[in-house]
Amino acid sequence: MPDSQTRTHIAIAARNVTLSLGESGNQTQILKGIDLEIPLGQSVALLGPSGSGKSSLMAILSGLERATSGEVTVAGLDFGPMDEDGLAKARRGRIGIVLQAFHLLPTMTALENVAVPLELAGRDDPFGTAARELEAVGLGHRVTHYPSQLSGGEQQRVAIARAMAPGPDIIFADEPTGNLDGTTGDAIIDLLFGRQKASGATLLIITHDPALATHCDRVIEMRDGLIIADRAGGAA
Ligand SMILES: Nc1ncnc2c1ncn2[C@@H]1O[C@H](COP(=O)(O)OP(=O)(O)OP(=O)(O)O)[C@@H](O)[C@H]1O
Repeated sequence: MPDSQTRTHIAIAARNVTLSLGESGNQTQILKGIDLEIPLGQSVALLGPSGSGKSSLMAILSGLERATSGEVTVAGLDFGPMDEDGLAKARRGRIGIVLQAFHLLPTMTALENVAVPLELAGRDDPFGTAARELEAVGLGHRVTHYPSQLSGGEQQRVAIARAMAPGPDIIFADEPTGNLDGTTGDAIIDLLFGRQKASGATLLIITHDPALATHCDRVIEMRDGLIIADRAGGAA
């Protein structure tokens, strides 16, 4: 396949990405040269011990943090020349993020938590879209509830609905079941993969759970700021 054609099939590309943090003279190199290509629609589990750099890499690939050096292209956009505003605009609608702590706004109902970002992005019918997304995650009967009135699993369903509602090309999930019990966590994983398959989005999911690899097309393992293994997962 010609290079230009191949490239259109790549959702995430990182070339020799490094990240150093701390004061100058006392810097820690967190990422030591990451090379990675993830095709559109692929589901990838990112494994590795605590402190190996998983969250830092995800922060860079999702445009929340800038790399110290290297090239990052996500959803066809070169993050290199972008400032923070540019990155925020690049994320909008293209990238969905689901974190361990659900980060719902406590003063807004489930419906508003999903609809308001759509409204701010100027989407048509934000409340109708939000209602359909909440229905899709099994929360059609909880739309007027506030986060404090929802269980942890329900809050994470709202967070998934919020991430999916704009129809993102890429979903990043950082230990999305970390705060949930096993059964609830399994249901959330099934839901996340179900929504990902239905939308055809690319999914990068950080986990400590090797069993999750059975759901993924690909498993990438990090250690000490580097990728040390890259293999097919159970769903490949
Ligand atoms: N602002 C910072 N300044 C200096 N070091 C930092 C900073 N943020 C993170 N680190 C260090 O970077 C390393 C990688 O952290 P990161 O959170 O990416 O790892 P992780 O693999 O996601 O870990 P965990 O599984 O525990 O979440 C850790 O050693 C951490 O202490």
